[in-house]
Amino acid sequence: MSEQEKELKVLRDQIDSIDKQIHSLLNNRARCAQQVADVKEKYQGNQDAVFYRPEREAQVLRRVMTRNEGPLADKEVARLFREVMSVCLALEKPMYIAFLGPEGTFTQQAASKHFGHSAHCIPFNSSDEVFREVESGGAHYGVVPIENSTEGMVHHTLDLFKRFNLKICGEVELLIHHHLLRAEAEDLAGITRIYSPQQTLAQCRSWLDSHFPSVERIPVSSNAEAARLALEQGSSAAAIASDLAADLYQLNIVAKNIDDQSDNSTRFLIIGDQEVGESGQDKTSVLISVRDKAGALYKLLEHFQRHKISLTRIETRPGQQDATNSMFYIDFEGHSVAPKITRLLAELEAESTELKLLGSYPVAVL
Ligand SMILES: O=C(O)C(=O)C[C@]1(C(=O)O)C=C[C@@H](O)C=C1
Repeated sequence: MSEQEKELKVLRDQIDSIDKQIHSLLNNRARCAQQVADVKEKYQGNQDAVFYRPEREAQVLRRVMTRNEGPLADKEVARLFREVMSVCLALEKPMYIAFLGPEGTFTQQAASKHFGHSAHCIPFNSSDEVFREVESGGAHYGVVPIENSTEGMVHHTLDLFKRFNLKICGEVELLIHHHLLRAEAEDLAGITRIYSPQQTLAQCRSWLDSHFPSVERIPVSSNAEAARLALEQGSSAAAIASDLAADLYQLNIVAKNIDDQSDNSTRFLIIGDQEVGESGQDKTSVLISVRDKAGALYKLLEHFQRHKISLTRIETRPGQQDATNSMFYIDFEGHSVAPKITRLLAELEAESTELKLLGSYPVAVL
């Protein structure tokens, strides 16, 4: 045995021994999770037991990141624990998650990032269908996009909260990296058509203007659909889509990270019919309708200022009942069970013609 082989053997023996301990600890943890499931069923009943607890998961992940001493990066260890909890939850109860499809969309990536890879993620053609599937109990939770850092709010998703009585149970932030994908070729030559959703084309406008000023840009319903078309049409077509789409449709990445802004991110919401407990770092979302009169929004915001509650997002929507009403979607820091927020909500309700509490949920950890 060479000197190198000897040194490697010592280290690999250590790794084998550590793996054995990790393995045994993982199964111990899984057994605990099974017992947690038994306790939930004992006290809540077989049908009503709530297995997925976003507030607890957020606390576990935050603790992992706080105590981490490296050399693994905080986000990397949290990602591993995310997967550990995903397999433990699957052992308690297999989770079915509806997402805005088709396969290969950023929403699928967000669903896996949030629930880990042991959840069964099922694509649906529209956000309406995702909401319907969750409301009917066909899926436990749903994942839909709500806002993009360059393009703003996804108004259609906001409007669905008016129609459906579902709660927001969580949020996911995803850094969006767009690539140019094509079948058969590995360079940029010979492309005559580029497929992508309108939003993505807008997010990559400068790059497209400088590299493909006169190539036709064709808007389609999703990044995954763009990838499917690029595969179907061969080397004259290209798609702008994600790594996941490149993998799924077996396309070549011919230009990487073509977004005009390198910190382009999208926020997604987890929807369900569950009220989520406090995690210690939470957000609350509401829809508020008020009569249109001078200073109406100012009066609403005054309550936030008095209670020193920070807004994280405010968006105006057309009124629901008639043209004399305005509707606002507001996200703010804090949980609805905290006394300060309970008081704020009562005051807002008195001030409005309608207040819909969409839910309180943990601030995204990963
Ligand atoms: O603490 C619980 O309620 C559990 O079910 C355990 C556990 C975990 O693996 O830590 C699994 C699933 C829940 O979503 C939260 C945490």
